[in-house]
Amino acid sequence: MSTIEERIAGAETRIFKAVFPNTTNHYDTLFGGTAMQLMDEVAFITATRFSRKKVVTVSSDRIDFNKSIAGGTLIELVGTIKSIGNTSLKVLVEIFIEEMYSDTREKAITGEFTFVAINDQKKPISIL
Ligand SMILES: CC(=O)SCCNC(=O)CCNC(=O)[C@H](O)C(C)(C)COP(=O)(O)OP(=O)(O)OC[C@H]1O[C@@H](n2cnc3c(N)ncnc32)[C@H](O)[C@@H]1OP(=O)(O)O
Repeated sequence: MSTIEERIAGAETRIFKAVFPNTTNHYDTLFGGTAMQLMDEVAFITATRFSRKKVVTVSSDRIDFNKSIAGGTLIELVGTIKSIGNTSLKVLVEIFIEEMYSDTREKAITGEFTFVAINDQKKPISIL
């Protein structure tokens, strides 16, 4: 039986994407709505891998777009369990930009998402 700390560490989820033209806007940067969709997805996977229960997004907290993400770069999304409640938990999601042809890497976007564990009747149940 693993400890909470081991479950938190084991749930950390990383997804890489190439910023191809079908994900960019007319400024040739990653469309913000696409970024938020990817963030919700990695947060969902993180919450599911932690709890191994059905979870739904109940809230997305502040999302900071600190740097624009140019087309033709790579991005890494990292989901980390930030806190655990009774039926809910919070996931921190960070997006890092990596240039394709150098080792340059920087953080671009951060946000938090709250998930609630639910049963087959869609009612909240213990997250643990
Ligand atoms: C993966 C997906 O695509 S999911 C699709 C999008 N999401 C949805 O459709 C979810 C729709 N929402 C719902 O079904 C309901 O609101 C539920 C089941 C999530 C929660 O039901 P509620 O009756 O509001 O739950 P309740 O008030 O008991 O709160 C449950 C937990 O959520 C937390 N919570 C509720 N609302 C919020 C909120 N706006 N922000 C943060 N936490 C919240 C509560 O603090 C509580 O946490 P705790 O048990 O850890 O202390």
